[in-house]
Amino acid sequence: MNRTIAYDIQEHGHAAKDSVIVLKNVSKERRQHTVGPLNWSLPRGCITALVGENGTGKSTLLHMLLRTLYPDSGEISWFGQTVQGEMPLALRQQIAYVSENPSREEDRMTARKAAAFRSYWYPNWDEQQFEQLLQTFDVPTDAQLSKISKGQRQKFELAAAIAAKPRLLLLDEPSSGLDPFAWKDMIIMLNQAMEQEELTILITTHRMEEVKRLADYVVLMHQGQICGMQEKDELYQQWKEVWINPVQDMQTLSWLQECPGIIEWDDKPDGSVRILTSDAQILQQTAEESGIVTQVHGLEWEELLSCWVKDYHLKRDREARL
Ligand SMILES: Nc1ncnc2c1ncn2[C@@H]1O[C@H](COP(=O)(O)OP(=O)(O)OP(=O)(O)O)[C@@H](O)[C@H]1O
Repeated sequence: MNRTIAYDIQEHGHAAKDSVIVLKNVSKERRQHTVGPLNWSLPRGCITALVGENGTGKSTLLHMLLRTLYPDSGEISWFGQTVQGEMPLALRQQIAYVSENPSREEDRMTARKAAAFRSYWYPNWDEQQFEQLLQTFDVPTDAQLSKISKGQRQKFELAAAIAAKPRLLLLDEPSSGLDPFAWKDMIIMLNQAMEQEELTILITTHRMEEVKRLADYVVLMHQGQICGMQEKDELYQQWKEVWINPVQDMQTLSWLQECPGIIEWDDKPDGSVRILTSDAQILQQTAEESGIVTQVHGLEWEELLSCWVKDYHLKRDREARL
């Protein structure tokens, strides 16, 4: 299944067509640092994974999108509509949210009672789908929500969010603490939801497997900034590790060092070099033209993210020098 739609990220990564949400220079002062300025657009009809280290501002961003937190400056638009003050009900009804820790307000309700309560808020509530999801994913319907397991509770939260028929579903680390079976159910539930209707999902996660199984796009946040957005499959090909055998000739060495795309150059004691680059092909070609043996490897998820951060900083430094 390929949900990826044509998505036009403009020069500054915002104001793209087919966007559900557009952020322009959005900033929020937090305890330790500022989140933003953020310029970014969320593609419609896809699952986008928002990743990044702890405390970088992912939840802050989600809360600004829910309007439970107001930015200090900048502008956010939802489905082409900007909002002053509180979010209008008609707009809020198009957005559903599931967090890592469910709200305690519904603890004493059963799944059915809580669903009845939510259906008042969401005019397109689909009772049949809700019941079906509870049944398929084995969620007890008549026990108090505080008395079902964490996995069952999270599946209830997801089922209720999907049955609300939102256009935008915001998920803040929904799989945190789930066992592998509940996690797999979550993945199936979300992929099924994407098949049925036009839905856009933004999910924050620290789990690589989740990104792999769900995401069409990946957005990386680092120290309160958005480093960029990449199509997931392209991300896996974006940076490579290239090993080259010892180079004796200084001219060849300088040609290699000047190859575009290099973000890390690490000389090893035996004379070989480990290079991280976004253009392995040109490096390999340059080396092999001089008779130097190379080896190219793909990178693990964590390494890819750290290359992304490095690349982002290098680009920013270059821009600052211009
Ligand atoms: N209620 C709050 N009031 C003030 N600052 C906060 C509040 N909650 C979080 N922060 C700060 O805002 C910054 C971003 O936090 P946020 O929770 O958005 O990060 P995150 O990327 O979601 O982290 P994690 O991956 O750990 O969930 C951090 O410096 C954090 O200390």
